[in-house]
Amino acid sequence: MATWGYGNDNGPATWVKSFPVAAGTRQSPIDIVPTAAKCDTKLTENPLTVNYSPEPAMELCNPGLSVKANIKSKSVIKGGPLEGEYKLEQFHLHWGSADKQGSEHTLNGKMFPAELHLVHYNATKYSSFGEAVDKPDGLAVFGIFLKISDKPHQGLKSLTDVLSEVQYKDKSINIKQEYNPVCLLPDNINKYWTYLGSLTTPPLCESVTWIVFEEPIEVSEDQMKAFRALCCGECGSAPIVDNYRPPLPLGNRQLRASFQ
Ligand SMILES: Cc1ccc(O)c(S)c1
Ligand SMILES: [Zn+2]
Repeated sequence: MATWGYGNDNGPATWVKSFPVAAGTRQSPIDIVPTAAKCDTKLTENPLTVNYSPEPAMELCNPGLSVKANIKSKSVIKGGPLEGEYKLEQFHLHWGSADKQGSEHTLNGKMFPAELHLVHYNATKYSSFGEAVDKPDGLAVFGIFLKISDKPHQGLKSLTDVLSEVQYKDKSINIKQEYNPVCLLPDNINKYWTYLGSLTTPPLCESVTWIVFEEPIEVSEDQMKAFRALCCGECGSAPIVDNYRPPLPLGNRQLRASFQ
């Protein structure tokens, strides 16, 4: 079976052939239209709570179509739209070949240069990510927009400074001691949109409660160049760029906002 990707003959428009759920009714990403969101006070009555811990030795790897950090420590979230406690499993990013594109969710049709995904699974109901990944209440993913500024993002710098060591597919390294993923979150995590969706890559399971923060994090152009220097395969292979799925229809879903 041809492997899925983001090229002309294996990109998002072709995924439905091997993954029919791509044509489902709770697919991600979506275009976020703030005026169409319903402010839901239930989201603030039980505020979203993040309890992340430092990673003694965080593994950073290049699986070929993104860059991913695997989490071992107990980092959990609860509250907001979530019932139960969700445990951080991994985080990764999607980015463009240029600053005008790269994010998966869009805001009033606008793309950001990149989007960071922190993937959590429902540890109250399921014993592993693998068990939770295809359940309707299995996953919760933080979507964080990246925007360009003249200063590098200090939290991401620990990663972007060593991306050259995972330039090629299947390379992995351990990041400095005690990396706490909380450094990746925007200052204000009380303003977000939430809706029921899916993974944005195959198998596209409709198992994700999305939490997309209104406040972007700021990264430098050099940090974006470091992501764009990652390769899909071995030395000489194409760069990993434009690894984003375009938005899908919201359909009958309700987009809720935690703020006015
Ligand atoms: C579990 C998972 C893997 C890859 C992804 O892009 C997302 S969004 C989620
Ligand atoms: Zn993702």
